[in-house]
Amino acid sequence: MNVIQEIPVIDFSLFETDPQKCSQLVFDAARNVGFFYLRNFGIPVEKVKEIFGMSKSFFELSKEEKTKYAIDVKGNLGYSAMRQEVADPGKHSKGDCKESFHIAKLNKTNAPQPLPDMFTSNKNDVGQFIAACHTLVGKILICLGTGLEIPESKGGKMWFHDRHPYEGPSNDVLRLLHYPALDHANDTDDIRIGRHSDYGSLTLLFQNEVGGLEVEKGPGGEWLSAPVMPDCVTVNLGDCLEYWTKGLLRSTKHRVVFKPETQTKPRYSMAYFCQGGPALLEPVPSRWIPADADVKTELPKDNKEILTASDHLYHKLTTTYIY
Ligand SMILES: O=C(O)CCC(=O)C(=O)O
Ligand SMILES: [Fe+2]
Repeated sequence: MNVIQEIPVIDFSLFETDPQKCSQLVFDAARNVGFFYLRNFGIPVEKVKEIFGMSKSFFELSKEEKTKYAIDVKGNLGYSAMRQEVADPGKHSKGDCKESFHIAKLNKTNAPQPLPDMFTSNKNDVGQFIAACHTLVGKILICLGTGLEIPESKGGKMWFHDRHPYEGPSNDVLRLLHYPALDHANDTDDIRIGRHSDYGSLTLLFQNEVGGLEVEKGPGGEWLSAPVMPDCVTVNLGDCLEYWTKGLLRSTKHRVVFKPETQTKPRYSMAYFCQGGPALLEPVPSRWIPADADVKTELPKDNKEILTASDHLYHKLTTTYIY
């Protein structure tokens, strides 16, 4: 596994103008880094700002009010309080210095969870934003299917895309994140979110002004900063893509740390998690992945209970949340 030196920036307007080149760039980034930035990704910046505005109003509510929407493990929807999630239990057992709110896809007439005012009065905008995130993720999945040269008879470039239908039991969530300021962060105990890989297929991460995200460079455990890039969305691969490709594509570990220049500022970010739901975690039919490849992942290979993307998600959720 090569050591990561930099996070590529890809102009995603190439998806329309030169899809082959676009797929090559996305595929290379997915194999070599597991993280990349996209420019011109098709979601207007004002739309992203609007959702950040709603997020800020939600986190300004009293703790009591927010707790009315408390997350439950089965649904993976709702509010999770400061230190309730422990992304890296081995190193930061006190939990992450963050709070979050998970929203499932919704539309004008239907929301599958109780939601406070700032979201119900803007159902259309939130629903459209989630749908736009899903469309973008679908295009990235087509790039990966193209890069892997999956035979047409086995599903071709649509192999991943078709395992992530928008309509259907996907477990996708939009996660709003708030990392409050902390005046005296202690390096060893306090972390905004501990070292982890994401559990699903792809994550779109919208970062807003305050940085701190870091990406693990390789087995040596060194960290590379993934700064806020204006007008870009950060994309990273989750465990399921690593599993489907027997470790060819990277589900890179990352974390968000306190830095002297950012710890006194609150950080807001949003992650759209695209998850495979009932899709089986079987190897993808591609000449890039030899049948006898070693599975270089931390997924429990011998755990016969983890057969689908959704099984893996719930296994991780039950080990990283305090309910
Ligand atoms: O806030 C961030 O930049 C990272 C969030 C993250 O890694 C996650 O929610 O899985
Ligand atoms: Fe993450």
